[in-house]
Amino acid sequence: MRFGPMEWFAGSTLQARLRGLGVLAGQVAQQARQVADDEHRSALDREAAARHSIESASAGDALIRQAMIDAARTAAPTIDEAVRQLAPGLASLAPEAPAWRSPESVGGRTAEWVRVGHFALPGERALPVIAPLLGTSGWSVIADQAGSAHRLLSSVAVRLLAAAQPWLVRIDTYDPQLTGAMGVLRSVSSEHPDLLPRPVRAPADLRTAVDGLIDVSAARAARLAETGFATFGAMMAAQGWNLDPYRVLLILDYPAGIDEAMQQDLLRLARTGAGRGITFLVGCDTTVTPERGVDPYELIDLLSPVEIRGDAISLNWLPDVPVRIDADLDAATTAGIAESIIGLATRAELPVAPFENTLPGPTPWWQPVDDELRTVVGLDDRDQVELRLRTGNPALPHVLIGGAVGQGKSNLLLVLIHGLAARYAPSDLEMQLLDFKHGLEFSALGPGRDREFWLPHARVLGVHSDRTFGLAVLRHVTEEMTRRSDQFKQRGVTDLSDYPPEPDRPPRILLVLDEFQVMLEDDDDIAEEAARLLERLARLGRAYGVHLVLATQTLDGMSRLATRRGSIFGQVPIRIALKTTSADSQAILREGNRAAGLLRFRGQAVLNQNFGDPDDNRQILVTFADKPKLAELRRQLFAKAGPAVRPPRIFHVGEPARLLDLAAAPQPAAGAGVAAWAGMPIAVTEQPVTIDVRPEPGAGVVVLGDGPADAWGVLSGLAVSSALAEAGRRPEFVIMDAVAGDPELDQHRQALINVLTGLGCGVEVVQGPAKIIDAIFELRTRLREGRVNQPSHLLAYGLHAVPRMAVQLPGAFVSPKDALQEIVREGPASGLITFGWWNRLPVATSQLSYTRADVSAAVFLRHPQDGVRSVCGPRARWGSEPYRALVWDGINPEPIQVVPFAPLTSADADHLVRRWAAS
Ligand SMILES: Nc1ncnc2c1ncn2[C@@H]1O[C@H](COP(=O)(O)OP(=O)(O)OP(=O)(O)O)[C@@H](O)[C@H]1O
Repeated sequence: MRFGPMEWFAGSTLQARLRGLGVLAGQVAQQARQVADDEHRSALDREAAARHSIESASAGDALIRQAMIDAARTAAPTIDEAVRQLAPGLASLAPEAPAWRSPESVGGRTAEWVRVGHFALPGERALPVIAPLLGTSGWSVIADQAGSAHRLLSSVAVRLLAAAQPWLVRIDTYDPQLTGAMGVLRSVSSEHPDLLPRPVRAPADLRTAVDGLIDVSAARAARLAETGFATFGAMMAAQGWNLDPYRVLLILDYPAGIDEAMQQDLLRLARTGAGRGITFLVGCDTTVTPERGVDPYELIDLLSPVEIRGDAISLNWLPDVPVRIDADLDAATTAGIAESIIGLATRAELPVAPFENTLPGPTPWWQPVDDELRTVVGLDDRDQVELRLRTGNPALPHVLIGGAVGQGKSNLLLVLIHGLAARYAPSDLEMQLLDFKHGLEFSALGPGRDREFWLPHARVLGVHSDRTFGLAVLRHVTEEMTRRSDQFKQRGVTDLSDYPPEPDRPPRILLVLDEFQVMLEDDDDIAEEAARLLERLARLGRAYGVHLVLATQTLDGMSRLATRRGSIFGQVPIRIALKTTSADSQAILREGNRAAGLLRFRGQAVLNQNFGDPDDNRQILVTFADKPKLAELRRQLFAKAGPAVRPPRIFHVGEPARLLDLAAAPQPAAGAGVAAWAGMPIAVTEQPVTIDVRPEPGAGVVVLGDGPADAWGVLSGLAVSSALAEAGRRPEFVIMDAVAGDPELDQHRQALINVLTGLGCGVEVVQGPAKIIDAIFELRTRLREGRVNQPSHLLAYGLHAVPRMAVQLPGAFVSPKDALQEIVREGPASGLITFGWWNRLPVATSQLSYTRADVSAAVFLRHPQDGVRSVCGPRARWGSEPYRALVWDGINPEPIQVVPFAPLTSADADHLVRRWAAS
């Protein structure tokens, strides 16, 4: 045992002090030289002056004292400068300095050197004494009074945290004797336990902390070997941004509570800590009897000794310099500093790594695809990090991305999508992009009102998709896989990467499902089929060039997924986890891999390309994609793709379909008749759902349910498609509008009239109940007399608003509804087809005596389910969602859900007429 009297305190002579001052100036200047080369020369000059003063002093105390004062004065600027370089700001300022009360002083720069105390001669300004700490194995502090070591250690901890940029120093404390020495920073521990964990008291808790540090040490050793940096500090300095803090282990009252096994681990850490950014601060208690097998000096000898006696401190790197202990920081000041540390840590963000800096220049855009798709997604501590989507050897086909709300998932998806789009041509890579929750991010990728360009690779854009559409996309891609399987057989290849780069080689498909778990959430048929298809795509997609990107905010508590985890995620080797909970870190990476739970910043991620094996974790900073710059990139890619590039099929759960988006002309039905557009299917196709309208009994369509504007939308689809299909025969339309007078609805009607007349149709408009009744009789007369044009259409809008439809005319045994029924029933044989809207089935039934023989097709808007069932059958389900309609044509066994067309506006009408008149 070497604890005992500290003989090196036995009084210093003035000469020794003078010598020490020279050493101090020399050593500090030496360190400063490494930091600031331009200070080198002047530091040397001042040092030489100091030495000269010392050497020229002749014997005699007074002279020596004077020499020493001169030396201190001369050396002071050197020391000040060196201190500014090595331990700037709060790392070295005296406790009385006003900067301690200014929040701006906190977080200036992470300092490897820290103030230990000060040095002063009588009547002279005190000089700070600093010593290297971070980047060394650390200090052992031995004091003659119990409290001194604690006070010094706690002030060093405050200085470290206060000077450091947020999150770049973390201090773990072991306080086995419950001294509460770190109590001054308790509020920091409460708010940010990852920055300053609460001091632990039990050996088991120290064990957890030490195990964590051993992992950190091993990971850093591997990283240093990989990057070639000599030390953690050099690596930090070179990378310009940082994800990993210096780690400090503060042990109070050592060796209390340290057993032999712990001691061995501490020794291992201390031996290697200096280069790996792991530092010890050990306060020794010489009254503690070490446990068996523990020799405290084994650890102490690995650290720099700091000895305190009374108010004097001695450091063995500054022998003979009489360092004095500083006054304590007052409690109010420390509390203010703690608040500032908390505020800074809470607001901390990483620097931004711009996405555009990782793009290839435009010349090599669209490289040929060989056996993989590659793009940069971020930076690690040294390099750009590429994501590689490979079909084989090693197979890295699919990606799972997770991260809590607001941690940068959408940004990462945009980086991935645009990075690939800049590198591969649309003929080699097409994208199907679905977002089940937010929508907005992907909507920018399609064409817009003021945006005549889109991402040329996007074939499908599910903007705020719903589960039914998601399922349709999964089916579509699965069918494409089957088609490719036949094609591959004919070509004698088994894998897309073996397919020769010829024009018939199919493109790779990137299928991005953001918030994919939404599809699997409910316990219903959609979830069941979606899970089955996802499993199949994950398993077989690779060979056919299908790459799944599954993104999610949380998988926690997804019971359906629990049973499918292995079969889906077992095929997804690439995992990227942004900051999230420990539970989700494990759900995304792998059971036991909590690394993403320890991430601190938005944009920071764990990239793992080996099914989440913790040994393959790689911390990255995801590049940040600025939205306007992405739009500009899309504009350029669109221009490069040329005029042939088709717009993507866009699906939006919160929007109706638009007649404007329909590029395709209607296909005439087999034989005579028209395939009238009833709405857009919830499927990956640009062809609308049609109702076969032939000039025979039962032709005609009733639109039923609430929504006067929606009704104009559906009637417009039916009318416009009929007009287009019959354009050569100049069809005529009679529009009876019983609810005219609402400006908005009138605008929709007028827009429809504009389109119909623009297409060369005759249009007659009747408004108001009284005129409508007259017009009904008039039309019946024309029908009976064979005077209706062939083809003709009655658009009956809102006849539920016409009173007295059942009242017989005076002197005649006929009511308006009888006449209407005759038109609807007998009209088709003479080429007069009725498309009409009633707000409820019972009114329509009472006016039309609606039977299947009279009108075979119905389109339901918002309508009670019992009415729907009475038409479509008892098993029909109808939830009356916005922007959904249910089409029943009596031919398909099941009614079909569609997205109805929006009613027309005058701007739409001009566009449509221009487009169709030209074709
Ligand atoms: N890699 C990054 N670098 C810098 N800032 C980023 C990065 N990623 C995201 N951000 C910032 O974080 C904010 C949230 O990002 P983003 O919208 O991508 O998160 P998210 O996880 O998709 O959020 P949520 O899904 O909850 O809407 C963005 O406004 C962006 O400014």
